[in-house]
Amino acid sequence: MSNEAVTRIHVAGTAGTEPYDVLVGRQLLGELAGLIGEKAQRVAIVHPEALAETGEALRADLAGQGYEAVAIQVPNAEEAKTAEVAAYCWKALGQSGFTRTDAVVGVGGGATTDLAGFVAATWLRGVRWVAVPTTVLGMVDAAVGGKTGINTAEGKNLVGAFHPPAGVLCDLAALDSLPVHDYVSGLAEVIKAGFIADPVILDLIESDPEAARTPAGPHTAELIERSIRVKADVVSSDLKESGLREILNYGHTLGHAIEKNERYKWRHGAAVAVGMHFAAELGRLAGRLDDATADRHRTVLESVGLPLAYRYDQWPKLLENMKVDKKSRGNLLRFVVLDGLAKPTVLEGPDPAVLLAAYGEVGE
Ligand SMILES: NC(=O)c1ccc[n+]([C@@H]2O[C@H](COP(=O)([O-])OP(=O)(O)OC[C@H]3O[C@@H](n4cnc5c(N)ncnc54)[C@H](O)[C@@H]3O)[C@@H](O)[C@H]2O)c1
Ligand SMILES: O=C(O)C(=O)C[C@@H](O)[C@H](O)[C@H](O)COP(=O)(O)O
Ligand SMILES: [Zn+2]
Repeated sequence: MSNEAVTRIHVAGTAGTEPYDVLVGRQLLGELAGLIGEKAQRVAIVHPEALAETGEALRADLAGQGYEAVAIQVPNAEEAKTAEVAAYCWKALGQSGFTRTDAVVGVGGGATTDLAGFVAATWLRGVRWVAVPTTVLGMVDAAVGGKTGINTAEGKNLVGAFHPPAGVLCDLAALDSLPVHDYVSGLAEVIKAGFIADPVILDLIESDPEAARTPAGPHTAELIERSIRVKADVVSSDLKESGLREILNYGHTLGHAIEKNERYKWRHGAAVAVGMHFAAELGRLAGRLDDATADRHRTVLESVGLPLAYRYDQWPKLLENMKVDKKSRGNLLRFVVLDGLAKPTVLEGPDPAVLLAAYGEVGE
C-alpha cells in the first residue's frame, strides 16, 4: 500500500441507511463537492480552533464553487462536545437558512466530527454530512460508522444519534501538523483494531514502535487502512450496535469512566489504552485470556508511549461511572474481553472481587 495511492473502503448501508466510502490518500478535497451533493445550496464547515486556516480555506473554496458556505469554529477537543456548542451550531445553521437539502462538513479530530455529525443528525431531524477527519483517531474510528454525539456531566457520549456520513475523506497530509501526543493517542484505537480483529496491525507496530509514532513511518497508510477496514466490516453488518458492534468498545468501559473522572481533559485514546490494559487483565483473571496475549497489551501500548495505569484510589468512582456505560443492562455491568487474540466476546456481570483484582494490576 503506497501513501500516494487513493484507497476506497466501502461501508455497506444497513438499517435503512445509504452506503458510503471512506477514501484514504492525499489531495482528496476535490471529492468534497460530489459528496455534498447536487441539491445542497448551503454548506456549513464545522472546524476546531486549531484548524481555523483549513476551515476558512475550505469555506472559500466551496464559496468559489457557488455554495453559500459558512465556517463554524468550535473549541478544540472535548470542549466542543457539549450541548452549548451544539446549540451554537444550530443557531448558525438557523441564521444561514439551512434547509433539508443543505449539508454539514465536519473537519477535525473525533471530537469535531462527533459534534458535526450530531448537529447534522439533529438539524431538521437529519441533514446530509461529510466527515473530513484530520487525526489518526478520527480517520480509523470516529469518522466511520455513524456514531455521533456529545458528552454530558453524567458521562461520555450519553447523548447522540446513529447518523452515517455521505462519505469520509482521510487526507494523510493532515497528520503532518498533528502534535505527537494526539498522534499517539490515535494509536490506541489502531491497537484496539489489532487485538479485536487484525493482529497484523500489532506485528507492524511491534516491528518498529518508534516509527509507528509518526506519520512518516513506513506503515502509516497500511495501519490506517487496516484499522478502517476492521471498523467498516463491523458497522456494515451492525450499525446500531445490536450485537457485533460492541466489540469496537474494547477498553472503553473503563476508558470512558476515566475520561469522565478527568472531566474530559484526558485524550480519549489515552483513557482507552488504560481501559484495554484493564480489559486484558480482566480477561486473564476471568480465565478467558492466555498470559501471552494479556502481556502483549502492556508491551505494545507501552512501546508507543500510551499509558497503562490510573489512580488506584479512584476505583469506587470509576465503578460508579461505569454503571452508565451504554453496554450496561439494568444493574448488569458488561465488558468486552478477549477469549484469545482477535476473539472478542462479552463478559457479563463479573464478580466484583475479580473486577477489583483486575484494577489492582492497573491502579498506581
Ligand atoms: N464516533 C465514534 O465512533 C468515535 C470513535 C472513536 C472516538 N470517538 C471520539 O473521538 C474523540 C477523540 O478524537 P481525537 O483523538 O481525534 O481528538 P480531538 O478531536 O479532541 O483532537 C485532538 C486535538 O487535535 C486538534 N487537531 C485535530 N486535527 C489536527 C491537525 N491535523 N493538526 C493539528 N491539530 C489538530 C484538535 O483541535 C484537538 O485540539 C473523542 O471524543 C471520542 O469519544 C468517536
Ligand atoms: O464505533 C463504535 O461502536 C465504538 O465503540 C468505537 C469507539 O472507539 C468510540 O469511542 C465510540 O464513540 C464509543 O461509543 P459509545 O457508544 O461507547 O459512546
Ligand atoms: Zn473510542
